[in-house]
Amino acid sequence: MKTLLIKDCMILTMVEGEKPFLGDIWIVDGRIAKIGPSLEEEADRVILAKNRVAMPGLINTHNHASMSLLRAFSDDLKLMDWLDKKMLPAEARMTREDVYWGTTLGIAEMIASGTTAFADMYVHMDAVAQAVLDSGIRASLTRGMVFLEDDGERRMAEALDLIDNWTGAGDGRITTMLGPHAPYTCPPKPLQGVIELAHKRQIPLHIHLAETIEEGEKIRARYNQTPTEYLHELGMFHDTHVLLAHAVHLNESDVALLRGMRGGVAHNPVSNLKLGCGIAPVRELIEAGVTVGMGTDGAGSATTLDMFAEIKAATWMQKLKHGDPTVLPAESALRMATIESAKLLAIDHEVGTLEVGKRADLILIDLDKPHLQPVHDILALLAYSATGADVDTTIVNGEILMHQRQFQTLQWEEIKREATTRASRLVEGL
Ligand SMILES: N[C@@H](CCSC[C@H]1O[C@@H](n2cnc3c(=O)[nH]cnc32)[C@H](O)[C@@H]1O)C(=O)O
Ligand SMILES: [Zn+2]
Repeated sequence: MKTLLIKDCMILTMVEGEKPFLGDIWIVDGRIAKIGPSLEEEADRVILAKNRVAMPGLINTHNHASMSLLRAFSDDLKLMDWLDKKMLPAEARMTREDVYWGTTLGIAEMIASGTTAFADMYVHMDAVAQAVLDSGIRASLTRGMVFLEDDGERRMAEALDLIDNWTGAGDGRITTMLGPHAPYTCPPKPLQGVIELAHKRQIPLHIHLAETIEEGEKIRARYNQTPTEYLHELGMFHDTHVLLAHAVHLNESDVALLRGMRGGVAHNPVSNLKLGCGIAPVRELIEAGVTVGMGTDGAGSATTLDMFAEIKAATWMQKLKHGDPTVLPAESALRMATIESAKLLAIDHEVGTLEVGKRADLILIDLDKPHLQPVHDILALLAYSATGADVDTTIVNGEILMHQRQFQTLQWEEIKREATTRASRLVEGL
């Protein structure tokens, strides 16, 4: 039996209706065994957490972690130019080892900013899975599939290899999805094949949707439909859990088509702002009963994987869009980044709130800082003032991945060295 006791922290469980309270958390074999005031249980290790808030780890529902190697290499471009002229040529040079180190760099940033689980869509996914395994973080992994050339079968085979070989690995830390990349890169025939397979084997789907106006125009010209109608007509929303990344350009009837869907939308506000994409109809989606979680997208576009930046951007954008500061209050934004995101990854029975029986995926945030005092309202402080740099400790499955801002499972100097040399090779001459 392995035990960990966290003492004297302000606990924010994110369970609906529960207020923050002072107390302790006892973790046994990776799960929360007790939460409450003055616990006296024996433990192999005790963390004294005075002036710290304990909350569920943040869950990043849309990422391409390996693209951290391409951070700040190409910015201030339109999405399609950025993708076609910069990212795809650099990605064409990426080896399996590059993906391992790029993902590890991304994971290091996530652990350091309080993210305990992420969804990733990329290539060389066995290298991504290995990086997840080695670092101790939790992830939902997807082999992104573009079906514009005639080697779709190889892509499908790789996607299924990932699912067959890695689902459940790392004591259940790794889950998997099928990932057709986007409506504009997946024609009807192969996309329908993926959807049918997902139905048959009950595998969740992860896809980009309606990120830009240009995407809408392309799909209109090809199929005389909106991107959402295109997916809907192919049967994507019938009975499969679907993770939709972005969903910025949805009209009223698109939102209605998503009503009752399984899964939901990964909102990526910083990426959407930076690429000038637009403001997703978050309020309308939530009103239609669609689950909305949060993600960053890859650091190649977003530049940062700090989920606290997403929390702020999400609430600011909705307030601005509706001209109403009461829209998406602090607590709702924090829920989107925790339990709602857990629902999108279909892991909400295990993580997303601090509750007895759940896996111990949690973070400690240091409040002993000028920008986090005085403590009138912890939810408002966390949503509107905290940043990833305020995270002191990150725990996944009961294992400490960062403590007092020191990595416990990762070797930072090695990551930095590998990332720097590999990144400069990838972009040379581009
Ligand atoms: N190129 C792969 C598909 C990889 S999936 C992940 C892809 O998503 C791309 N990507 C990253 N961010 C975005 C975004 O915001 N919108 C659309 N695609 C993106 C990324 O560059 C990467 O190529 C194939 O041959 O099948
Ligand atoms: Zn993306």
